[in-house]
Amino acid sequence: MSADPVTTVVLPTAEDVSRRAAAALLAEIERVQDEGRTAHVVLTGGTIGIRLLADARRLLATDAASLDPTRLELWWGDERFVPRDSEDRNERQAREALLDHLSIPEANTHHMGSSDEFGTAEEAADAYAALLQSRAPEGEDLPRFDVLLLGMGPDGHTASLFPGTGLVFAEGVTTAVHNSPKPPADRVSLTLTAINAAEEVWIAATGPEKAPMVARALAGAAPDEVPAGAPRGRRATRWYLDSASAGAAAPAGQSVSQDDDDDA
Ligand SMILES: O=C1O[C@H](COP(=O)(O)O)[C@@H](O)[C@H](O)[C@H]1O
Repeated sequence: MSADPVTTVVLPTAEDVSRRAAAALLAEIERVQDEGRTAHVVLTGGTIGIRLLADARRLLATDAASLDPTRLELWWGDERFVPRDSEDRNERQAREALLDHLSIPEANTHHMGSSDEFGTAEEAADAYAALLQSRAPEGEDLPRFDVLLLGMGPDGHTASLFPGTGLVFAEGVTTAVHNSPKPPADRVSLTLTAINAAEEVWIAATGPEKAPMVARALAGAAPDEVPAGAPRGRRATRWYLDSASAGAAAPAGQSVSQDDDDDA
C-alpha cells in the first residue's frame, strides 16, 4: 500500500510549530488510547524536538490535553553514544523537558544504550534492535510506531543519518554511527527501514538555516544527499515548518496550511 502524500504545515514562527506539533502529538496519543491501544511514540532530539516536549508538558498542565501515561511507550529515533548522564543525551533532554514530569512506568521508556552501558555503538545498536523486536508483534521486528518524530539538521541529516555517508541505506532496524559531522561523533540511529515502518512520520524543522535543505527534501533530492527527504510514514508524512524554514518551499501539489487551524 503506498503512503499518503507528504503534507506540509507552515506556521509563522518556531514557537507556533512547537505548540502545534505538541498539541497534535497529544491528540494522536489520546486517539490511540481511546481505541484501547497503548500508543508507541518515537522521540527525537534537536532544538524543536525537545522544545515541543516542553510545550506538551505545558499543555498537559492545563485542561487542553490529557493522556494515560501507563498506556504510552516511548522510543528514540537516535541517540548520542556518550555517558547516560551527559547533557548531550537526547534521552536526558527529553526527560527534563517532559518525561520526568509524567508518571510513565520506567519499563515503558526505552532509551538507546549509552557508552557506560555498552562498549561500542554497534553493541548498543544491536541491543536496541533486540529490544524493539521484544516489543514487536509475533514475527515482526518492530512495534507499531503510531507517531515517529524527526528533526532535520541544516545539512539535511535526520535522526543520525548524515548526508554523504550511505547511512540512509543501512540494513536492519538500527545502526551505529561514527565520525558524525555534528558532535558527538558516536551515535546510534534507527535506520530508514525502521523509520518508514511508522504509521505517521512528522518532521519538524525551523529557522532560515534549514530552508535550503527543506526545499531540496521536498523537491525529492537523492536520499544520501538529503536524508531528511527520504522518510515516508505508512499512513502519513507531515512536515512542520515555520515561514523561515519553508522559504520558497511548499511546492505545488503538496498540501500546505498557513493558517492556524488544527489539521492534526
Ligand atoms: O543531532 C541531532 O540533530 C538533529 C537536528 O537537530 P536540530 O537542533 O538542528 O533541530 C536531531 O533531529 C537529532 O535527533 C539529533 O540527534
